[in-house]
Amino acid sequence: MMAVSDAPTTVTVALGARAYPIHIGPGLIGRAGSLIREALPRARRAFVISDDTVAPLYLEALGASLEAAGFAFARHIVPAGEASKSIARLEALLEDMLGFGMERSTPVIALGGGVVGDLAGFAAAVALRGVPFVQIPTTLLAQVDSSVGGKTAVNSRHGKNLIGAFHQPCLVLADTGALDTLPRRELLAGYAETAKYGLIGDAAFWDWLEAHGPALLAGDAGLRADAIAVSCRAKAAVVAADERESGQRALLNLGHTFGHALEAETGYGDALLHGEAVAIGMVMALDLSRRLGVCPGQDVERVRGHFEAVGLPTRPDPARAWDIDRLIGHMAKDKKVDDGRVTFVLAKGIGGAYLNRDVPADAVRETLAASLA
Ligand SMILES: NC(=O)c1ccc[n+]([C@@H]2O[C@H](COP(=O)([O-])OP(=O)(O)OC[C@H]3O[C@@H](n4cnc5c(N)ncnc54)[C@H](O)[C@@H]3O)[C@@H](O)[C@H]2O)c1
Ligand SMILES: O=C(O)C(=O)C[C@@H](O)[C@H](O)[C@H](O)COP(=O)(O)O
Ligand SMILES: [Zn+2]
Repeated sequence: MMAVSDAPTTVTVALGARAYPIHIGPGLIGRAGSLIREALPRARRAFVISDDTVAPLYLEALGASLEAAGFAFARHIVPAGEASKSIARLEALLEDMLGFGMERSTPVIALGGGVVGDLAGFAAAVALRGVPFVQIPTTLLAQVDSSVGGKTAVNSRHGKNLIGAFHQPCLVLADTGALDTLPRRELLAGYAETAKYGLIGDAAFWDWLEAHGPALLAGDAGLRADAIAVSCRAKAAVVAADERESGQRALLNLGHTFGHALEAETGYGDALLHGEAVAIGMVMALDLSRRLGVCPGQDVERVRGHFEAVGLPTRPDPARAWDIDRLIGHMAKDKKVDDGRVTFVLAKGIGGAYLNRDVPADAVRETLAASLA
C-alpha cells in the first residue's frame, strides 16, 4: 500500500460511454462545484439531497462550492436513518424535485451515507425517466460500497431494497475528511463492507486489514484512503463486468442473505445497522460454508476473531427473541431467489467466495440455530 497525500486518488468504473470517476481524498466537498461543472458542463441548476445529521455539517461547504461554480440549487433534507428509505419519503422527495422544476440535465446530488445515496439515486432514476446523479458519500460504508455501482432502492414491508432501479452516478466524490465526524459505530459498520472485499476475493487485503484495521478505525487518514481505494477498485471491476447482477456481481452480496433477514426482523431501526447485519451475515455465510465442508474452520474463527477484536457484532443480539422460521421466510424473498431457490454466497476460505444454488435447507437452519444459541 502507498502512503496517501492530499491529492485525490481516482478509480474509474469502466462502463463504456457511461464510465465515471470515483475521486477519493480530503477536501473534495469544497471542490465539488467545479468537479461537477467539469462532469456536467451544461447544467445550471442542481438538486441536493441530504439528511438532518449530515446537512448541518457539510451542506454549507457544498452549497458555497456549487454557487462558486455557477449552480443554483435546491435542497431536500430527510431524517437520518434507514427509515428514510421508504416509498413515503420517495414520494415527498419526487414532488419536491418536480416542484423545483427539474430538467433532464439537472443533476441530483446525494450528500450523505448509503441511505441518502440509495433514496436519492432511485429518485434520480425515475424523475423525468432519469436525470444525472452525483454521489458525495460521507460514511465509510458509502465510500467503499453504496456510492459505487448504481444500485438504488427503498425498502418495502416485504423486504430490504425490494423497490429500486439500476442508475449509475456520473461522478463520485469520496471526501475522506468527512469521516472525521462519523461516530465509531458507523465507522465499524462501513468497516464490515470494506472487509467484505477481502473475504470475497482478496486474501492479501484481508491480511492487511487484520494488521492495519485498528489504526484505520482509530483515525489514520492514509490507511482509510488506501482501504477505500482498494475497495472501490474491487467493486468497480465487478460492476464493469456484470452491471445488472446476472452473475458474478452477486458475490458482493456476501453476508447479505442472512444480514437482510436480520435487518427486516429488526424493522430497519437503530437496533441493527446494515453493516452490522452484514458482519454477522458474513460470519454465518462462512460458518455455513464450513458446515458444507468447503471452508476451513480456522478461517471462520479468523473472521469472527477479527470482527470481535475491532468491536463488530458476530452474532444476533442474544437478548432478543429470534424466530428461525421467520428469518428463513425473509431469506425466501431475497432478490437472488431463482425458481424458488436461494442463491447463497459461500466461501472456500478467506478470499474464495463463490455462488451456490444447491444449499441444503438443513444446513441453513443449523447455521442460524448455532448463531442464535
Ligand atoms: N447501493 C448499494 O450498493 C449499497 C451498498 C451497501 C449499502 N447500501 C445501503 O446503505 C445503507 C447504509 O448506509 P450507511 O451505513 O452509510 O448509513 P446511513 O446513510 O444511515 O448513515 C449512517 C449515519 O451516519 C450519519 N452520517 C453520515 N455521514 C456522516 C458524517 N460524515 N459525520 C457524522 N455523521 C454522519 C447519518 O446521518 C446516519 O445517521 C443501507 O440502507 C444499505 O442497504 C447500499
Ligand atoms: O452493489 C452490490 O451489488 C451489492 O450487493 C452491495 C451490497 O453491499 C448492498 O448492500 C446492496 O444493496 C445489496 O444488494 P441487494 O441487491 O440485495 O439490494
Ligand atoms: Zn451491503
